[in-house]
Amino acid sequence: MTPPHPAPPIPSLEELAISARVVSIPMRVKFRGVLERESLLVRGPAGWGEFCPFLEYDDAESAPWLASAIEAAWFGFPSAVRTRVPVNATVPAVGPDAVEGVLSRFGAVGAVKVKVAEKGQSLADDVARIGEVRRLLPDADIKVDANGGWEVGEALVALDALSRFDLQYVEQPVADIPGLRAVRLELRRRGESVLVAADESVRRQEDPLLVAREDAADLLVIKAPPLGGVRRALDIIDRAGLPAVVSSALDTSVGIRAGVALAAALPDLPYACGLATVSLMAGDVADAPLVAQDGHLPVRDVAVSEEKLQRFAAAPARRQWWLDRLGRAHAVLAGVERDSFGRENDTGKSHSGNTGSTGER
Ligand SMILES: O=C(O)CCC(=O)C1=CC=C[C@@H](O)[C@@H]1C(=O)O
Ligand SMILES: [Mg+2]
Repeated sequence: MTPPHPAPPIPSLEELAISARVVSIPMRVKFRGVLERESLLVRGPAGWGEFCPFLEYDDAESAPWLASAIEAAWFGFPSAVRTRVPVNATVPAVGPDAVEGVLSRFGAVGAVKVKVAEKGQSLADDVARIGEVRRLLPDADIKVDANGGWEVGEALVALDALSRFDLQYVEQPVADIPGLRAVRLELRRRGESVLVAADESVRRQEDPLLVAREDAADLLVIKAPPLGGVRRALDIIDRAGLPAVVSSALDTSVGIRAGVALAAALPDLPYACGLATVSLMAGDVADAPLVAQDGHLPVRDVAVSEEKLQRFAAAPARRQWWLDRLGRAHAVLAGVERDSFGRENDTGKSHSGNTGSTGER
């Protein structure tokens, strides 16, 4: 196990705000209730970074997303050990008749992640959706993501019904860590091969390592932004000692670049990553978006297009909302700096803080 990376300094709010661009990009299909994805992009000496916590997240939970954007734009990424990253297609909770259209956006892929347990839908809806994926892609690895939508008993019933589709893993079948552990142990007892992955139990948890310590998951789904960036995510994966699947935060190609950097830096990458989600969006900020080619994303930088930034520019009121949020998240990061190191709050001074220890999210 390696020690945590030293926390780099953070730029001042003025340095961040001067380059800030806010975009609003329509989704091709509703995903996690989102129809328009809003995001704030900043430009620093190392390139662009993306700050896009979901709208309902509070300032404490948003702060690591800013640390991640600062890492990308001011410090860049660790070295890559591979030149491309295998990715899955992602199928939202659509009806079976819409599955083929969604899959066609991703090109040829060897793995598919399917959303299940959507509010207002039934297990029969999940069976129909996954059945259609299996019919179209008989040899693909299929994984499902319940976003904590089941109780333990419901998860076991559902996974029994879905076992005919030979699932690779189930992501966050239930909401809490004791529940994850219970589902995992019962699946093992039954001799089921489907693995249990933790997502929200890592990224929305005070202690992202608790799920691993509790033996509650076989693998971790890791998103760089909520964990404070690529370096901090690498530390968490290292300390957890579990295989990791890197997944998107439904970001533009700028944020996806950070996910690709994380996946590219991992010594082991046994599963396809959930990083192909730009294909779920009806636009992007890059002329050459990071979308799947033959089931992979290339490990490369992203050139942001001024024309696209203008085309997808958010309305003035939304831009102001994001700038206000940027200021509040920056204040949280500066506060973390003071708490961790006992120094003065340096908010507003240049390159004076750090982006570490954002565990409260
Ligand atoms: O993992 C994937 O295939 C795509 C990314 C994805 O599913 C998600 C991105 C952002 C927010 C989440 O609701 C969702 C997830 O739960 O993993
Ligand atoms: Mg998930």
